[in-house]
Amino acid sequence: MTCVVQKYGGSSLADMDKIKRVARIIADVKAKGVGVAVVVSAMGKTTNHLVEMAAEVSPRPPRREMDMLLSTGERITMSLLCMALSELGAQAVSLTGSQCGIITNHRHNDAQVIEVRPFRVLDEMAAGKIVVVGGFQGVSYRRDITTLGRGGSDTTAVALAAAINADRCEIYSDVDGVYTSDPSTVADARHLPELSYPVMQEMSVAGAKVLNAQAVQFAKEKQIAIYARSTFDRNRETVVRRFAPGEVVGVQAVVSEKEIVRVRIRGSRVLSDFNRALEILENEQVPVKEVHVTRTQGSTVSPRATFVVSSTNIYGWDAIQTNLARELGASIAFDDHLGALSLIGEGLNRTNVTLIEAIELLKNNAIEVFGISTTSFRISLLVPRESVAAGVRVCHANWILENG
Ligand SMILES: Nc1ncnc2c1ncn2[C@@H]1O[C@H](COP(=O)(O)OP(=O)(O)O)[C@@H](O)[C@H]1O
Ligand SMILES: N[C@@H](CC(=O)OP(=O)(O)O)C(=O)O
Repeated sequence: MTCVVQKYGGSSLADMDKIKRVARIIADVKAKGVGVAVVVSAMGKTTNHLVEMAAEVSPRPPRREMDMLLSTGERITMSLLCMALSELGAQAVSLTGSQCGIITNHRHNDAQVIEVRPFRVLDEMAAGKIVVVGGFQGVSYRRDITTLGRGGSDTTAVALAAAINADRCEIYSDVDGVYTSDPSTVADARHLPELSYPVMQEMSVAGAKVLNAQAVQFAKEKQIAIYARSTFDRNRETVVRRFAPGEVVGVQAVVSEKEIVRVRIRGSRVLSDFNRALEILENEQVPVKEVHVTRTQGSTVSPRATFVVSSTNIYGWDAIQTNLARELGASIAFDDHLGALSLIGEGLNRTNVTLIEAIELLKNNAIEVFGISTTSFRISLLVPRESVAAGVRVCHANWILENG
């Protein structure tokens, strides 16, 4: 029997009417004799509302309790969807992440899936039921409820598809696939029918929330093709899958992240201060990126360390920043007015041409650059937060629209 995992995001399940429409779609698939496991996210903006509720109670909520709170959003959707399926005469059962055997590490709010033990899911499917799984959540080996980071239901879907050996993993949202830039800010963004794992992964890491970065990483490891589609408009899709390493294709997408904080550490004790900052952040389970430590032999230039934090989804970030400032005193400084825009493409940095052009282009458009970092698939530029959207548009117009 063919078996699919379908994931429906919060935008597809935002109200009761949409839940009923999704139930009809799933029941039709099942009626064709296909085994279906469905992963759901919390309805609409529910997770955001839960985060706001927590912030009203505590500026620095305990991470374990955040997970307990946030995991409830998906429980609401999964039970309502099963009720709607049952109204249609379909047999369905809802299961939490822990009931599905989604085992994670103990990193609350940003847990990694370590293993999936899908026995219950397989039993229910073998009994002919549609299994509806609460996405974005698991259980740690210490038996605490964990969540997989914002957008983490995509990861649940891919991990489950691998564990039950599904024929397809389909991710449904309000867009009909992946575009060259976020279509909600770049009106003329172009649809991409297919993408390689590394390009998609760089896009997700750099802020394209249409697919979650951990989900793409998982899909790459397990060689699962992801079909990104729109729930209510089925004309197009994007397939993310393995491709033979290709030739240089230049800029394929322009993505952005609105809230970046750059942390700078200076002074004679730079390495120990840097270590101390990392310890504090690790204690709070805050990941850091783009680490640079510079010491020049025999020079009078003072050594420095810098790194960046994507602060958007770190609950209680302001309190953490205040604590860092208190612990490290004058040797630490924060640039907290920045965002990042990133050019993504295979072989992008095999020459320096794109980087040179990017610096020129932003300068000509009066957008100041405060930092640059590269990988073989990406050029990221730190720019003022208020210039991110304009920067994305000029880069998209220059590389994607001009080059056809
Ligand atoms: N490059 C991109 N291509 C398509 N969508 C993108 C891209 N970057 C960001 N997005 C945004 O991702 C959204 C879909 O993801 P998400 O909000 O997680 O949906 P859902 O809540 O349904 O899971 C789109 O509405 C779109 O604004
Ligand atoms: N509800 C969670 C998990 C998730 O995956 O959501 P969505 O699929 O709607 O992006 C979140 O808002 O982050």
